[in-house]
Amino acid sequence: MNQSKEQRILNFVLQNAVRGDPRSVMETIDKYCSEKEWAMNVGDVKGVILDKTVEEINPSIALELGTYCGYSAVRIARLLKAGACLLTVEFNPEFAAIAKQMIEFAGVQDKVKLLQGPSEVIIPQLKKKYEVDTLDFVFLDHWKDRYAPDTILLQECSLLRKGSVLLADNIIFPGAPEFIKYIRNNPRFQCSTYPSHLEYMKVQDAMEKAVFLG
Ligand SMILES: Oc1cc(-c2ccc(F)cc2)cc2cncnc12
Ligand SMILES: [Mg+2]
Repeated sequence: MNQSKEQRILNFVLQNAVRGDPRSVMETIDKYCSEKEWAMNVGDVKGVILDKTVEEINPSIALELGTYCGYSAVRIARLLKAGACLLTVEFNPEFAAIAKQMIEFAGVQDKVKLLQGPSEVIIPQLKKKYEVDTLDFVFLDHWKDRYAPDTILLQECSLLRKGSVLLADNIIFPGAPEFIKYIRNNPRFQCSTYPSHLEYMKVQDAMEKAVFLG
């Protein structure tokens, strides 16, 4: 049975990156995906916007929707302070298995909790099953048609507090029109847009930051 692209990305990291070094893992994934096979990691250009947002918030508890191979989980976790935690949700079991190995190789496993399942099932479990009070930061990078419903679900589950920050990838390409319509017209969110480029491509993309006002 021939390997998946995600397995090839992981193998390239295992063979070329430095174990326990998150930056080395990120750079190795970016090298593979820009030179050999494109893949939907947030990447090194939009990754800087993600870094700056995480550093500004310095979250104690962060949620990522859409783990994929674990690139952004490693990227976020490397910036977390002692005792802080990233919960990352992945629907696809094959991707989750790759991401688990990627996170462990990078040495950030103590800061990351990988939850495999649909976001609409996991989000309502966060309070009771995963002992979450409220979330300081949420990175939306999963199916674009889930951005709006999951943002509504986070509010229904009282997981956002005054000042919680959402950051959404791909609002230009592939695009998340329903989410943009919802969030920019919602008085409970203060929105700002960060124009950028699609990972590894000269294609326009952007990230949307939305601060919950309570
Ligand atoms: O960053 C992303 C990019 C793309 C994507 C797909 C096809 C294409 F042609 C261009 C871009 C899809 C994504 C799905 N989930 C999360 N992030 C994604
Ligand atoms: Mg994305």
